[in-house]
Amino acid sequence: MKPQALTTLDEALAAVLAQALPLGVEHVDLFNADGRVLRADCTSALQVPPQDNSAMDGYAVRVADLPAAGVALPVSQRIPAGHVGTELQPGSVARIFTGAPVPPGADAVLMQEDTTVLADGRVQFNAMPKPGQNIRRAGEDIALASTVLAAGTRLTPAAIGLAASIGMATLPVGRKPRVALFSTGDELVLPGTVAPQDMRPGSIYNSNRYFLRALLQRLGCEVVDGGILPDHRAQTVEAIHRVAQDCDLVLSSAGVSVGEEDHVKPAVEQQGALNLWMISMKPGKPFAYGQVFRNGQDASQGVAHFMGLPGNPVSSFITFLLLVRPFVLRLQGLQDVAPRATTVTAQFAWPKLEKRREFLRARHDGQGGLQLFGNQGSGVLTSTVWGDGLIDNPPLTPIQPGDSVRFIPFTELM
Ligand SMILES: Nc1nc2c(c(=O)[nH]1)N[C@H]1C(S)=C(S)[C@@H](COP(=O)(O)OP(=O)(O)OC[C@H]3O[C@@H](n4cnc5c(N)ncnc54)[C@H](O)[C@@H]3O)O[C@H]1N2
Ligand code: MOO
Repeated sequence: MKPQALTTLDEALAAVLAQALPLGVEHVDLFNADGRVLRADCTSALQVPPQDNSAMDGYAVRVADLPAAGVALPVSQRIPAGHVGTELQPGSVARIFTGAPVPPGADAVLMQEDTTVLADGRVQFNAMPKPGQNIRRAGEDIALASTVLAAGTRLTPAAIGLAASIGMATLPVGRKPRVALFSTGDELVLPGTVAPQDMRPGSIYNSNRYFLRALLQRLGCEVVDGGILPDHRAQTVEAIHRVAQDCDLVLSSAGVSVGEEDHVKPAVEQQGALNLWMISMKPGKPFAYGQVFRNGQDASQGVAHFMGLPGNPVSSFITFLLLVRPFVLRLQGLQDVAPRATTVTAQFAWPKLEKRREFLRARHDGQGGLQLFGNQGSGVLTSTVWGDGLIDNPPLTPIQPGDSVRFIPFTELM
């Protein structure tokens, strides 16, 4: 068999992103917005805070009325949060609570711990306030008409709080991609159907289906679980044709390498096109991208995207994080899909010269360095739980203790 020329990961990523045209927009309430991609700028119709308000429980004062510590003044009004006071009479102070609007005329708030309430009801000030002290200024958080969240960003809990703070009840977000998820392989057994002690020789539990589904759901996708693809060409064609009608992406794991048992790639080619196969990365070489024609003939009636992940669990996991994740986020409208990497010091040796760009499972050692998981085999799923991210090691680059390496934390990839 002729060796296949490998595509670089950067080329592959650019190629799949070029196909990821953003899906439509829907409106969700804030309770359902976490992790979704905002599709229009979120602009404030008010300033936050709306008025100057007190940062402390204490007394609103005119600084000029307190030339020295020890002065005592009468209390002319009381302003709880949610109420508005009146112009502060010179020579008096206002009892005020955290968050309450500062009355006109007052130019500082003194916290109550720095005061003594005298028997006659006046308040003695044991410290001298500075102008502006303990006043939170109107608009200091958000100016009127400013954009607080930009279109094309992914909503976090903090972003949802910010949207609520300017009175938004719903937000426009990218529609959830509908993803059909398949596994292939006669050896696969679903957990719960056969007890570990009863597993036939040669059979293994299907792990890919579970982490792929969890990852897709985390990334805002609606998963249509297609189960295990039949080991039969015509049935595979039929199963893919069926889900392609109303799914945006058909995602399968295994059966994309060079083996003869493999029906997935030919089944896609029979009713679509395979645009990409074999990436210069380790693990994950046999990743495939293509399109399934909805009418089985051509793109005139629309297409579903196809991504085929390698069967080895770690290969499947890593190709998902580096290729599927950015793709499904871009479908939702996310602009910046690149994970943020850091530079960390390796505390291990990796002398191997590997031709492919390698993604090694590693974790922080708590002292600014990185440790490597001992077994980097693409079937060793333990490495993905032990590790807290991936070292992105360029081709033909040995690593010595003390070398700086590029590290992508898993938190950037989910
Ligand atoms: N002659 C060659 N053989 C292989 C090559 C190659 O270039 N030439 N590439 C290797 C690489 S790299 C990978 S990765 C694998 C990928 O193979 P497939 O995607 O065709 O997957 P399978 O062969 O069906 O399975 C590989 C491995 O993964 C296990 N597996 C599959 N599905 C699951 C699942 N859902 N849950 C858990 N484990 C799963 C399967 O039992 C196999 O052990 O090919 C190499 N071979
Ligand atoms: O790419 Mo395979 O994923 O090296 O094991």
